Amino acid sequence: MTEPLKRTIAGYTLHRTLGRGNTSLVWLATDQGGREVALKLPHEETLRVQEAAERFGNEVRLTLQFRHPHVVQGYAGTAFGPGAFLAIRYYPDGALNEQLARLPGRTLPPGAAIRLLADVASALTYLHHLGAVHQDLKTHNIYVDETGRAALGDLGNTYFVAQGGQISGSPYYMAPEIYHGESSSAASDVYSLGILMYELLSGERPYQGNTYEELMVAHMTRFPPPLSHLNPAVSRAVSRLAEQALAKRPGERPRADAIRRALLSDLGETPQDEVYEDPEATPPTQDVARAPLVGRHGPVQPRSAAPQPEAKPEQSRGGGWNPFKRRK
Ligand SMILES: Nc1ncnc2c1ncn2[C@@H]1O[C@H](COP(=O)(O)OP(=O)(O)OP(=O)(O)O)[C@@H](O)[C@H]1O
Repeated sequence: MTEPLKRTIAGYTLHRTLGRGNTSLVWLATDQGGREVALKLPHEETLRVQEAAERFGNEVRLTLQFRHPHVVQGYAGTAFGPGAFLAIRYYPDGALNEQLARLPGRTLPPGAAIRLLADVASALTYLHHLGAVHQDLKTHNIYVDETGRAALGDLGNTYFVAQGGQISGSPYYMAPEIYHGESSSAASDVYSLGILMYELLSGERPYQGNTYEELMVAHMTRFPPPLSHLNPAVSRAVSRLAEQALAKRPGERPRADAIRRALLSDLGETPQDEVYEDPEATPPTQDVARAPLVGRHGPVQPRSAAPQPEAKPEQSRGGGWNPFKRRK
């Protein structure tokens, strides 16, 4: 395969592509200090289509704003325009879905899985503390370092609840209320975390379907067997929490922090309260701090009564059913 044409971003040397997503092409690059980074460059089409450009700009702004050990660290970026880019921490093993695909049976040892889940629950606890929702929790958006610690990335669909935002999600992970057309919330992120708990601890996502409708029916009407039945190594406490995270009603789900604490206890640790650095205290690099408030960070937009159903348009376009693909 021939390498795509290298764009020039001042201050970076581009080496090879790491991967291609719907929004951007990701390069392994080195910055002026010789540090390896993953450099996300939006596709030309992303820059041409307003909604896609805003989503990339959103990812740049929030990645540089948020500071948490389990949120992928942003180093520098430009949110909008032909020079748009985002430099983030480089993970040599790629995204978790790619790592899992290389493992026999796609499963991690239970202790390693619990550790990753505790890290992701910690990242969600932080986002929810800030009043934000991630909306697209899935293995594709989790990165694991060489010490086995996880960070949540891809904040393109993340928004502050008080400011409103477009509802999004990936069908395998989407909560029943999102299928109903309701708003996403901290509780819908917790539901996605429940799916991830099943996926990492049993080796299978709990709900399957060959079409959007089949998957929707599964999420709305079915209940998976207890996780501890699927994998006897899983404690009853963790198994119970995973079931509660998949409660059909958002109000019946535990908070991400309760899941974080239970997972850490399961690892034999004493969970501490999370202490946060003020995300506004450290100004982000380059121009993003002063970028105009546009898109989903503009003035509060009243939500439409019926948010657009996610992912369904992908299917109706006839472009092949992809239960991982969120709405573009
Ligand atoms: N920080 C990173 N370190 C290593 N590889 C990365 C990193 N970020 C992205 N990649 C690689 O690039 C691929 C595409 O990244 P990503 O999915 O974030 O693209 P995107 O276009 O921004 O997202 P989306 O498809 O959700 O719009 C990933 O699947 C992964 O292989």
